[in-house]
Amino acid sequence: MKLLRFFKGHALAVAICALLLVVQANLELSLPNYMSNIVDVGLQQGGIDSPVPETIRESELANLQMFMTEADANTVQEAYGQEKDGVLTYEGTAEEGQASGRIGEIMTLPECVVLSLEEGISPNQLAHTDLSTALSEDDLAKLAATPDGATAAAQLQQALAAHDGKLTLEAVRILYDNGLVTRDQLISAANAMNDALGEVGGQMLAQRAISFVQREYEAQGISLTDVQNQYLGHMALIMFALCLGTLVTTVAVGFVASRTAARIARDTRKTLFSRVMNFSPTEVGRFSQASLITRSTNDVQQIQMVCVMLLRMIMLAPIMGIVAFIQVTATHSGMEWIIGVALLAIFAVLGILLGTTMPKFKRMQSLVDRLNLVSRDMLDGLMPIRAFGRERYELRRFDTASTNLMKTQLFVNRAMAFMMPVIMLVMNLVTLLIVWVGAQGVDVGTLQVGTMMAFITYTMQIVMSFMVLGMVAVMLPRAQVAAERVTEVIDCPLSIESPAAPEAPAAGSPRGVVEFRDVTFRYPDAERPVVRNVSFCTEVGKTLGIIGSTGSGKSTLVKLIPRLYDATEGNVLIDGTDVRTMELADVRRRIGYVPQQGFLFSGTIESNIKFANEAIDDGQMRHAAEVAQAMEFIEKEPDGFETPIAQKGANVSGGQRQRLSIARALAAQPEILVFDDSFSALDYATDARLREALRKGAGNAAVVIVAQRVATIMQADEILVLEAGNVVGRGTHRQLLDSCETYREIALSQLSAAELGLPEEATTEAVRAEAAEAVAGPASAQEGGDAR
Ligand SMILES: Nc1ncnc2c1ncn2[C@@H]1O[C@H](COP(=O)(O)OP(=O)(O)OP(=O)(O)O)[C@@H](O)[C@H]1O
Repeated sequence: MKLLRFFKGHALAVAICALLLVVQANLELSLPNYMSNIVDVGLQQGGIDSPVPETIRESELANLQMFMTEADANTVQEAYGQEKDGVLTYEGTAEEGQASGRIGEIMTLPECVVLSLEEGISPNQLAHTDLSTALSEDDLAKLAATPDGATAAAQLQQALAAHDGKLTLEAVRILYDNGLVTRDQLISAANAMNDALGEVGGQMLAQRAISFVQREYEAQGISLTDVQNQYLGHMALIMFALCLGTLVTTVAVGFVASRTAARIARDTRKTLFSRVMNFSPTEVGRFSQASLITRSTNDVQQIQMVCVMLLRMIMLAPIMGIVAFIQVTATHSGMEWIIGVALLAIFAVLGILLGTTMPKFKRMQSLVDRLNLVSRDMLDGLMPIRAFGRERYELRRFDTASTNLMKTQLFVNRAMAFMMPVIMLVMNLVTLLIVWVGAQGVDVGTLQVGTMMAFITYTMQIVMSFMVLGMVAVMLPRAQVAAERVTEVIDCPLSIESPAAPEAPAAGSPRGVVEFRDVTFRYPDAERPVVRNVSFCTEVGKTLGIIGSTGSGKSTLVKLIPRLYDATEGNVLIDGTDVRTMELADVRRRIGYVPQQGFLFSGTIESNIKFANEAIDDGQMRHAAEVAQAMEFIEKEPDGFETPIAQKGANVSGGQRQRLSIARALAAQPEILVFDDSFSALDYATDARLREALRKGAGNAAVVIVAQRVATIMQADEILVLEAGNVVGRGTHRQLLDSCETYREIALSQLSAAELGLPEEATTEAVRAEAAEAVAGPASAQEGGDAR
């Protein structure tokens, strides 16, 4: 799954979240147990949770011991330490003292028997036991006949008579003390009573033992209300602490999850951005600028959102489910099958809902993309839309995209709105089923009310966790698409990269030399090359002019110098070294490239000029601005170099933008200056002054000037004339006027024969018309430049 890849490097945070979630689930799921304790122990058992009383009268312990084996009696005796005022205090461990502990198990049955005897047992209940035999007429007669037995027999008869012939503890004591029953006989009688209780015996015994403890406390003068209040208070405290613990862990998980997700988003944006920074125009074109922006904002946000949900909810759901399942099976309620039924019902509901909504969710992503695309198209093209009166058409186009999205969102939201009530219905039906089945258990005494309540809570937890999982599953496909879109950019292979072992021009080689060796270039996916077999070599400190009609490949040619594209065939060399073998940064450091459309960054004039080289001092900055003929308008600004520049240089004119772009390139003090039609927005006088200043101020840098205007390049040391990607002329202005027909036509379409130093007859109307046709309006390009 593409999403998981984003967690790489965040394993520790994920582990911390998982750990915190386990703690949170355990704390949260302990609450129903305590609630069950409050009901079962606190309310129903008066706050007494164990058959082992904290304190017991010595005489009562002796009564209990009559029904224990000697070994058990000793064990209990040891657990009850020293006697004080006839009362013993329990000193055994808490574990042993529980109902299921060693002491608890020993004491339960004797306590029940003693309690029953204290209330009086009908001898019928003891039929066929050793105790009933001991009470037979014969035995009593035998007892009365012995010298010491007369008194005992009399006491026994009195005791029986006082309780309507029922057997009481007092009577059993007399029998036991006078040897009429042995300990073994009493134990077997007790076991017989236990067996008679049958299936519900366990629960009954436990409750009777608790009643015994209550009676014992009362006999000792301990207030039962105090015992109950103490227990309830204790439980309340524990529950409060658990709630607090849950709160703390929930906040901690939220904190770690949000932090991790935010970091993941930040790292992803960083990786994305640095990848895009290395993209050549080919890769940018492949994704489109709009899509790259959406991918690094919206898509990353989607990933961040799902990461938080993964760490908080999706991971919590199975943990909750498992812990609740363990807890629920520990209740031994016999209703575990209901959970299976509940889950089946939830799966059915989720299956139907997700089956219908999931495809729509996936479609939603592409509809959002479509809406973005249409909006961007409209906003970018606002001017032509107005100019051509296409507002209605564009509005319809937007409306269609927007309505499609709305319909899908409505469908999904309606389905989701339907989901909650259905799930609630399922949950209520499940609760009803638990109460129905549980009530029967409560009725026969196999289940306590509190346990049933806890079971309901656990079942709801399990169902809820699966439900949350289902609901979150709906969000995953969208995030998955976002993750794929982001990964696509990150994994996109770069068409232009630095070589593994870069070379640098030899130390003694001349600086500022650009050489093209039989270079051919074809745009990716294009059928034909736009530059064909171009060869030239500049000389140190000399100027190369490139001229040609619109679309002849001039800009493409100079883009090969700073490796914005790589030549399809042939080699581009700088200072004698192939640019493909050089470190990319090294190549670009040597070149000051001024693109066709001057681009400025938001900031100030100063920050823009110092963009390529922050180390230059103010004098050098001023010099660059002077050469670029930018000082005249900078000086007019009240803030001078501190004048703010808006995004994309929107607050300066096209010509000013070009001049600042030129100043930026000059400030970098490169070996090679490349001007891609960078003077087009300048008036003739400024153009001339700039070229003059350049000649003096560029030092030893090689200058490559692409131009549409002959005047811009006619002073160049060498001029290349391009036509449909081929070099059709090469030489100085003078040479080309004589030898290159294409150049001659371009020149004559722009300047008079006199300006060109040609005989007057050369400027015929026919030549002018022909030339104007060949060159698609350089004058209009100038206007366009101004408007930019
Ligand atoms: N990114 C691109 N992908 C495909 N083809 C392109 C791309 N950029 C330019 N072209 C094509 O390459 C050819 C040369 O374009 P280029 O921009 O180099 O011409 P140019 O001589 O600089 O024109 P202009 O003077 O109008 O700026 C044109 O036919 C153009 O359609």
